[in-house]
Amino acid sequence: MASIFANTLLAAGLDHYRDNFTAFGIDSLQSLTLLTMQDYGVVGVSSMEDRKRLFQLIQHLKNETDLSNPTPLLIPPQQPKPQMSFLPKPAATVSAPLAQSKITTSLPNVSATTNEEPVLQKASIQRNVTIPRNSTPTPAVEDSEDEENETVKVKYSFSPNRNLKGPQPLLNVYGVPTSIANQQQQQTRSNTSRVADLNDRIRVCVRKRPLNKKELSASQVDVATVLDRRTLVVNEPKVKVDLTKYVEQHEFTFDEVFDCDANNDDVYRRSAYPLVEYIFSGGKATCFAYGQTGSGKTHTMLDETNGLYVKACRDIFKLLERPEYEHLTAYVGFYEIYQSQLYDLLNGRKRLHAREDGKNNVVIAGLQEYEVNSVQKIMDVFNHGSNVRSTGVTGANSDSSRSHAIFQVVLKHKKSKKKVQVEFHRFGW
Ligand SMILES: Nc1ncnc2c1ncn2[C@@H]1O[C@H](COP(=O)(O)OP(=O)(O)OP(=O)(O)O)[C@@H](O)[C@H]1O
Repeated sequence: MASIFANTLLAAGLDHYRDNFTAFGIDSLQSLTLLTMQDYGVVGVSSMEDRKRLFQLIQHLKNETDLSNPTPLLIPPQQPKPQMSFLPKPAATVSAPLAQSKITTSLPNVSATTNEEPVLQKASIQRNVTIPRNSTPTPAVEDSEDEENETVKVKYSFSPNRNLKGPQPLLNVYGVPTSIANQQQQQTRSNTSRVADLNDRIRVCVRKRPLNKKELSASQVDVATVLDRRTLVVNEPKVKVDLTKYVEQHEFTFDEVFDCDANNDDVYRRSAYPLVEYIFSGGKATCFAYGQTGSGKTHTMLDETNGLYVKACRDIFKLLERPEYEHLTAYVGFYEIYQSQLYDLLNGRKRLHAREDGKNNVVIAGLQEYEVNSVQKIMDVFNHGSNVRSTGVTGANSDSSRSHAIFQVVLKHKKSKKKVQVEFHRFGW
């Protein structure tokens, strides 16, 4: 007789991963609930739909009181495997104000119960950014002043706007009415120590960079503290009218917060990687990094061996090697926006123009796209473009990139030339 573990996976449409789970010692519902989203790729769950199912299943199991006798789950209708459909999908872009710098991405929200088109979701990541005090988010909660330790707390939330998701299905994949599922999801979200959903349409993340030598030698103080994987506190020294000193604590909630010890790989896995998978299902995605000068945008996005662009390209070529994607070819374009003008970095800095086509899509007229068939080729093209970018010196960065750079990877159908694309923006001021 099949075990409860096997039956549960079967009901959730994840039975084909049972051997993978078992190979990693995950052979019970209890052990399944210990999986984090970072582990999904490790155990071989890579398609967005399956990752979403697994996430929902684990959330469902976490709400169960008795895992030896879980509530029976409705079997979700079998979804056709996402193909490279090239149907036009809404573009996903991300943005947010940074205390040091940010990144953004987009993912599909696949409804398992209807024939609706999968709805694109957006996500964003931030790097080491200092959040401007007059920035968009308004304080969600203002705590009363604590007279004892002279600390005032103000909370801000950067949670994505769920309304962006478009029409909601009446039932979710487990047959739970959406209103109840949403309540459960909100309860989950209220606990900021839990991981955020990689499937959100827009994700805003922050990466904190360590103090650099110049800041250390000037005895500057680190005012940003990472509380947990979703919460960052900025301590702002202030003085009252009676000259009493106090600290105002601004607490920000993001989809992901990366502390100084996070490396580019950690950031990539939790931000850009889901986008790579998404474009192979026909979607269009944008990963957007921004922050003030010296905050670490170039370090995160453009590092020649370890940047998010390079990591994404490596994964794109790995996927292109699969037989199911042999009908696709990758092309790259690389341009910058400098002083409101567009320049093609792969074509002698030729001036480009942004135009709108008949379907209101922005098209970069004249942009040269180069076919690339290996990671090495893409690196060569990338290095060539990087060398001709506009740079300068700012007070905070002696090698400052003074422009908004866009590295674009387009997958085209070899015959029809229809395309999907992923864009990486590095944008600072
Ligand atoms: N997370 C980090 N860990 C270690 N060093 C970092 C980190 N982030 C940035 N740095 C270092 O800080 C310096 C400035 O970073 P970077 O050039 O990436 O900033 P930027 O945001 O691109 O600035 P600009 O807008 O002026 O081009 C670099 O020397 C970089 O190596």
